[in-house]
Amino acid sequence: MKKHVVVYKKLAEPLLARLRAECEVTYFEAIDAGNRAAFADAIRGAHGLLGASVRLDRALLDPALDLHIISTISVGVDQFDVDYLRERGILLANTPDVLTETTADTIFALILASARRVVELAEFVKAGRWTRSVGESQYGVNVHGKTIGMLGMGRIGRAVARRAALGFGMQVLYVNGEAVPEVDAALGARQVALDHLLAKSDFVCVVLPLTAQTERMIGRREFALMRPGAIFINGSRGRIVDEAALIEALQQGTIHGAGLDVFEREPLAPDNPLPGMANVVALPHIGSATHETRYAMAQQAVDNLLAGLRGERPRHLVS
Ligand SMILES: NC(=O)C1=CN([C@@H]2O[C@H](COP(=O)(O)OP(=O)(O)OC[C@H]3O[C@@H](n4cnc5c(N)ncnc54)[C@H](O)[C@@H]3O)[C@@H](O)[C@H]2O)C=CC1
Ligand SMILES: O=C(O)C(=O)CO
Repeated sequence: MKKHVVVYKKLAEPLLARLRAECEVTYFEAIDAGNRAAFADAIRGAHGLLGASVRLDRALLDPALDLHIISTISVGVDQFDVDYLRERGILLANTPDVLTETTADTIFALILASARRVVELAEFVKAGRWTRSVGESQYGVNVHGKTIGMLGMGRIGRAVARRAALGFGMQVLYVNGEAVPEVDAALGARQVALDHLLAKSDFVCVVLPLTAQTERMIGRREFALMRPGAIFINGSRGRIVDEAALIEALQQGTIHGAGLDVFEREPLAPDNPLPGMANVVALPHIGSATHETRYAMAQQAVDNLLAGLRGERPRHLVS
């Protein structure tokens, strides 16, 4: 008998066809208030789940007695209670590596756009306001030759650090679970204490996973330790930062600016002041969002799911 799979994200036709060849598929392109009850109902009879961005809590998963594997189309797994899945014997697979370089590109775009005011000045030109040479009030700050402090020196952290050191001649400091000697040797990077990194960096860049340890790791105290000229970049998860403290630091000039791909609440609450601030470049969580990379992630997630359902070990197993 074919295994039952629930897909809860829009999937390219060839990938859906691969799933349908081996499984009975219930397909939701996205989950919203209108289909949430049908989604919950489908999960009850599922052997496998495949999708992204939806928090799958106990209330949804408790009734899924036959569930064997969840394959998320993301590297981040903070939307899952990993201990609960482990207790239940439900496998969790993710999509590392394939999105690393694309996400590092996005983070570097935020670094350059924030420092050189690319979005603000492009809007200025589009609005037809470029009527004479720009003045000092429109100057940016250099990126090349500056110091970047990486919070997280994992896959994406290393890809950002490589761009910074080799492409832009930047000095790299980092805080990580452990020192990474090969990065130190290749890029002249140094692991330092958090407070030292905050005090010495021109760019502070977050690429940590969201965990109980990293949640709200950057708050008022940490912003106060940063340089007044510092630019804060967040490319991983909004909840690693106390967003109210970030807003305050930007409004009071404690730091110079911010480039943000992620927020405490996504999509943004309409009254969130961050996107409207002149010293903020805000993106709608597009770190990995290129055609090539999103397809590769979905393909990897399908591979993981089918391996798990066949009784094999998925290549990218979280737990
Ligand atoms: N904006 C976006 O669209 C994307 C965001 N992400 C986010 O980026 C995160 C990182 O991804 P990868 O680099 O692939 O993960 P990774 O697991 O390779 O790297 C994470 C690094 O953080 C370090 N770390 C973990 N907890 C720490 C702590 N408490 N203190 C210091 N260091 C700590 C680990 O030692 C590790 O080196 C993902 O978990 C995800 O949340 C990932 C892809 C796209
Ligand atoms: O993979 C992730 O964790 C993302 O945030 C989106 O690619």
